[in-house]
Amino acid sequence: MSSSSSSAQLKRLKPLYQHVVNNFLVVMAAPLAVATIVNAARVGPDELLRMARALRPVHVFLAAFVPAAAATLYLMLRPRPVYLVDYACFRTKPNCRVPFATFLEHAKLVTYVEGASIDERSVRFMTRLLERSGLGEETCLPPAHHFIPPYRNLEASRAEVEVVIFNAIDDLLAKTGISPAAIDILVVNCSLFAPIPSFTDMIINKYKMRSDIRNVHLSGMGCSAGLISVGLARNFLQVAPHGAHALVVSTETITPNYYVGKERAMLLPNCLFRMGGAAVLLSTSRAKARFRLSRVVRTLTGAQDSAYRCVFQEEDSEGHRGINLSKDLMTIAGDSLKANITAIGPLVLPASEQLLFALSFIARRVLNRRVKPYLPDFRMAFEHFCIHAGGRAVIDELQRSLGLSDEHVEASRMALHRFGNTSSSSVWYELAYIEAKGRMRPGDRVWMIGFGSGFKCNSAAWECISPARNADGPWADSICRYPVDIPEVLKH
Ligand SMILES: CC(C)(COP(=O)(O)OP(=O)(O)OC[C@H]1O[C@@H](n2cnc3c(N)ncnc32)[C@H](O)[C@@H]1OP(=O)(O)O)[C@@H](O)C(=O)NCCC(=O)NCCSC(=O)CC(=O)O
Repeated sequence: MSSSSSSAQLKRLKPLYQHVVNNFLVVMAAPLAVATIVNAARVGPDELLRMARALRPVHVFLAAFVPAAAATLYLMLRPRPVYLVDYACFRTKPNCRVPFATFLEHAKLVTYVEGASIDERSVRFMTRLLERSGLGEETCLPPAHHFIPPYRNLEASRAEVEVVIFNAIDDLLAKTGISPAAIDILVVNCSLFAPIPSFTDMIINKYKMRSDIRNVHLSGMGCSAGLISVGLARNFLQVAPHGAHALVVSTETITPNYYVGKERAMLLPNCLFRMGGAAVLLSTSRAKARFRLSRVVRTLTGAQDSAYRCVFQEEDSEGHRGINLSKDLMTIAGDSLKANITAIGPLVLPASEQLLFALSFIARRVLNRRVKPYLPDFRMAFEHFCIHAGGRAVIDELQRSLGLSDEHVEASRMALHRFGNTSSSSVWYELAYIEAKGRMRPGDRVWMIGFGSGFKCNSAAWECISPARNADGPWADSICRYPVDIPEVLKH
């Protein structure tokens, strides 16, 4: 028999295998139940009654009490479920739009600015990067970056923060009808800008929130910090009164980070990072909830120097500050993804995939690594994937590593095209895309995967309770034009 026909046969048998393994308890319990019923019928009611009377009261008590006590303990000690009430993303403004031509013309003019080292070669390099980046013509930069030279001071940075996060929070409050006074926990993450007072203080001051609100600002934690914030908020909610509300705000402030040097690895962020932010409301109350948070799994590979240094804020040899994105980033992201799927796999995959993975692991140990490792099929665990839109190559790598179809990574590619790399908020723009397309159904499972400096790979798994009722949100004015075709290299 040829190998192709035997693999086709194996493919045909896979659904049967999955059905048996994933319903193992039912498959085992059904014959046992039938045998018990047949036996009971054979013995007859009188004999059954006699046997029941022969039981000692202490046995009857133990048989009832032990399971009841175990169930009560389980219910008391299990973590409280946490729900996503709703989320809102910053809606970009047309006056902040940077078509490629505008971006490059602006960069050319910056070459004449006193003190800047960026030159004609840097602009040509950025042109090549933009053509390959997967970004579209409607991404937005903060107003301060439209000036020549771009403003990078505190006032301009604060102005960007206010435009982005207040817009997202206003939308969220309007959508959910919740009053700012009802918010008990506030977690904000922004990697590159950490002013005093912090973002949480800005929000508390603007919305006149309560004085006993628990609040945390995470900085320097990279693009995967949004999911760390979700995990932190979930932990706070475990010890807050039932029904408490946590507001999570994820953003990146790019105003202070326009790089004016000519180090290629530091010019890359100028081309990729764009304005964006998201506000997310979590609660332990299921009332009005749209998603249930099933898992948050964080993995970190920062103990290795190459992983630690691969996204690095530094000054170049001429003293210009920027973010250095290493060419090794894709390899490091691949390794950290492996660590993350090894941790989340057992928590979310069906038994059939876990068994195949375990068997391939054992076979590799026994047969001296001659067996290809089995890549679990995560499409069995999730209907939707929100992969951090870090860059075209990041999405390509994830699609390849996880064996996903073009449709599975469509939300990531389209979010990159429409909004650029919006750092930790990108996964929320992707969720909004899936909902705006009307593809979310109750019961659907969503996997958010974030990558970022450190190097970190963090995951959150959600289950949909109630999909969005309309396409209102960051995609409202553009969803009808998507998906668009994204060529490897833009043709002029
Ligand atoms: C930059 C790309 C769009 C380039 O596209 P291609 O792969 O088609 O092209 P390519 O690899 O030939 O690269 C084009 C040219 O850019 C150069 N080049 C590419 N990456 C570079 C880097 N990191 N440093 C210096 N140069 C680089 C190549 O050498 C080549 O130049 P030459 O032709 O002269 O050799 C892509 O590689 C990409 O999406 N990379 C991932 C971007 C990334 O790191 N994202 C994560 C951001 S961090 C983040 O999101 C998280 C966080 O901040 O925490």
